[in-house]
Amino acid sequence: MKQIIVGNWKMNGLSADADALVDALATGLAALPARADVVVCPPFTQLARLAPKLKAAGMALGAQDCHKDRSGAHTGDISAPMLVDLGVEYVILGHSERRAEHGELDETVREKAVAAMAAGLTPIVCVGENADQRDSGDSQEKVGWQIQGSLPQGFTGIVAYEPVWAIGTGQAASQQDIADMSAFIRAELVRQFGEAGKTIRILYGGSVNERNVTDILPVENVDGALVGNASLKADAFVPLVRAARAS
Ligand SMILES: O=C(CO)COP(=O)(O)O
Repeated sequence: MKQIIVGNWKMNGLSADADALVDALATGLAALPARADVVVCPPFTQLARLAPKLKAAGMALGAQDCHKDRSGAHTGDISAPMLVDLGVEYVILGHSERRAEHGELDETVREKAVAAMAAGLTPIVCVGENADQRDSGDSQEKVGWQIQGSLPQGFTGIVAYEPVWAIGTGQAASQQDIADMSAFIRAELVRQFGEAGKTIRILYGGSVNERNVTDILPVENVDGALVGNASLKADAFVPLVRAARAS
């Protein structure tokens, strides 16, 4: 399966930086003859201005969250149809930073995934254990519960395995840990969704960089990467796309 590299800019990017970064990405990617799928997820405030630039360069646009309802009295929130209206195709849901900072539960994430799919977006649902759960040997149990709780029936999106302790620490999970967890996630997806579970892409995220990407992307059941810090500079991000499977 063709791999997909997703850049999660998180709460970074004013207009001038965002334009410069996308221009540099477009130049860097144009030099690659065939390449993996690329999705850029800037903050909400940059979606509209970046949509045409990304499209022209063959990259897809993603958002970092959406509300479960289509519209209504939800001050400060953004709905899935509003994202589609701007040309957004993907939405990250249940990132550990949202689970921690906004109290999002598996059920919240599941409702958002339903809304995203209904609007025609591809949800990228994040799961992953924290350091305590890892230390007590509960990583698979935790991720298993998150998958059961966060993915709705008929899920057609992407699952991103992001161990919380690996995010922004420079300490990616080991190749073996990624292989074990990705195989576990694949088995869970097949258990939950049957044959369709084999076609759901599984991403790894957590301190992916130019040096470790060549260990991570060839791992069985890893269909791409969800990238934070290294998505904020073209010379860090383009090599990740170069390392990914193009067919
Ligand atoms: O949280 C992440 C992507 O969603 C990973 O962030 P880093 O790549 O900065 O560790």
